Amino acid sequence: MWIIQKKVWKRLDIPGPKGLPVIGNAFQMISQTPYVQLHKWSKQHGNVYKIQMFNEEIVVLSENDVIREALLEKSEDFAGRPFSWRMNYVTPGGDKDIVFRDLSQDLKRVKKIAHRGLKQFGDGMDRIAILASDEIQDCISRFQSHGNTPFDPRESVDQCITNIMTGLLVGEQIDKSSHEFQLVCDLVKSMERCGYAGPGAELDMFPWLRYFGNESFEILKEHKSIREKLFSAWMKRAEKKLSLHSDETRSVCEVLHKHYKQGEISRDEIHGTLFNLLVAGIVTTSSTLKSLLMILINHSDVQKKIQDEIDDVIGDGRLPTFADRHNMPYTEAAILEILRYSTTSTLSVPHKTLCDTSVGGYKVPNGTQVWMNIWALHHDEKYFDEPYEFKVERFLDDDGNLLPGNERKSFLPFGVGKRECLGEAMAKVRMFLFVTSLLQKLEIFPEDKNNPPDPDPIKFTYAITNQPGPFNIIVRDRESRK
Ligand code: HEM
Repeated sequence: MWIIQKKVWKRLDIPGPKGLPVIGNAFQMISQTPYVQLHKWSKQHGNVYKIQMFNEEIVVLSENDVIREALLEKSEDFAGRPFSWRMNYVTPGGDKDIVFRDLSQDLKRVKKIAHRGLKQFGDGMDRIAILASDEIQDCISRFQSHGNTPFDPRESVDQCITNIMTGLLVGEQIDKSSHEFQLVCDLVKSMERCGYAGPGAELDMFPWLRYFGNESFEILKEHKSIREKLFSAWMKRAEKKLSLHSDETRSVCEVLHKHYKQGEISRDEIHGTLFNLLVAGIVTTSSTLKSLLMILINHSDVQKKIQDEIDDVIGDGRLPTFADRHNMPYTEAAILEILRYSTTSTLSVPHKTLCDTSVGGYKVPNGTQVWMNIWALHHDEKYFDEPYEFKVERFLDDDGNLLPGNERKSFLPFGVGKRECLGEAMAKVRMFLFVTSLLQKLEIFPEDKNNPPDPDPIKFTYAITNQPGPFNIIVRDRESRK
């Protein structure tokens, strides 16, 4: 056993923390915050190091220069996705989706169609903004319905973002009290519960556990069966609607169906794309907004500055539009700062090399799994002074203007290069409209002003994304405005 262990460990000529025989560093990684442990190791072993998870060595990149080298300069080399038994089981057709598929002509084809599906909502995402507005107003009314009583806002935020996403996918709002809506929520929750770094990871190492009543496997099995029925029903509805309005597409499902009829996308690829858009499109955005609420109740000064900007630019006579962002640098900077501070996608999605290559001067052979520690990138003291403090001003210049993209160093909340996020523009529209619509109408407070919940993101819950655990807020209608 020791000889096998030794052989595996010596494969990559890259430094790394010592692990235990056979399991390597797996035990040290079982923590609520694996990205924090990985960040600590980077301080001891450098910005490129390796860890061992059982019989696999994984390269971890932890700093701006090396992450950009891999994702931008050598984008094609690092654009693969490692095999995961769990994801292969749960993904339609094994790997016929977008997120978990290697870079290939097929991936490019499906990504292009998915992009077209999202693009039909307007280059400036104007139709998304209209769809989002109704749902956000509904969420605000739910908040108001609690009067002066404290409540946990997380479920209402989840429901709001879920229904915006399903609205885009199927072209209509789903009744929140319906069985269909509950199924969508269950699908998303089961992926949060069994996402790649949390419980369920044991199935990647020991797939045979599924024969022994493994709880994660039972959840994934249920997920697959619900999803199959739900997506088949959505696609049937899309086909019917398309025939009614002479092939003019009005939803992502309709665009997918149109391309299916033209033989450009398979049924598994359609289900894979819907699966990705639903999960990635909901969990990430709602986690970021929940983190922002947590910050706002801890930083009344930030809340006040956003409200001042809303009063100056929008007033209270109309609803916010996405175009308002051009005149609201402070609000935009607050959204960027929450993406940095809480880092929704702490370890991004794992990458894999598609050829023999190198990074930071180290050789990395074909087929090596590579993790980008976005958390470490976003909390690097070299680029951010007091990185664990929430400071909106770091994204503003001396005149209060938003820092241009090329000056935002060590900041990649949506990734970059061949595998960059497909939904960045959409996420930004929804976050901007949510924050401005909410703070236009309401002030929000912690349940106990003298003892607000701890906003430290290291204490958040880490599933697929980093997000706060239970916390209560109190809302009050805003009174005096310009
Ligand atoms: C705050 C919101 C969001 C954040 C922070 C976020 C972040 C990310 C990150 C870090 C990646 C991985 C990049 C890489 O592999 O290097 C990613 C990929 C992806 N995201 Fe997002 N995302 C967000 C919202 C969305 C939305 C709204 C959608 C869909 C409508 C979406 C769809 C995707 C897809 C399909 C991929 C896979 C791309 C590929 O593998 O080629 N994301 N996202």
